Amino acid sequence: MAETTTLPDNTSDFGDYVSNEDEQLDLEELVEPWHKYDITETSNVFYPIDLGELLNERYLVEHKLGFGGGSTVWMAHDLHDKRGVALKVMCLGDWGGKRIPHAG
Ligand SMILES: Nc1ncnc2c1ncn2[C@@H]1O[C@H](COP(=O)(O)OP(=O)(O)OP(=O)(O)O)[C@@H](O)[C@H]1O
Repeated sequence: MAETTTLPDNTSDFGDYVSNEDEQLDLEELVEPWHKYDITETSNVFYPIDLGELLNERYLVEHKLGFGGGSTVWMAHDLHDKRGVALKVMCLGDWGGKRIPHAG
């Protein structure tokens, strides 16, 4: 017969990375809201970037640095200049317009 595990009440809804409601709220502030990736939810949708993706045949995306109201920011390796760069990828939509990675 299969064993069932009962989680303590305060951990049942929060997955593996947080153990209580305070940590859940901290995590929600750090992680961008999923609706920002859903074009049916917002006209200023985040462009979905894959780790390892090559942008503009030049910038190899390594990891995410952060996000703001109108962009996501990624650590990338510039294959042309052979250096690390931060890429800001603007939202699609009214402010972003086109997806133009900005190396800085
Ligand atoms: N050059 C950088 N190096 C490392 N991290 C960066 C860099 N630029 C931005 N970030 C990270 O990305 C996050 C978002 O950047 P930024 O605030 O510039 O975006 P934004 O879309 O203009 O924000 P908002 O519209 O909310 O002002 C920053 O909080 C920071 O964590």
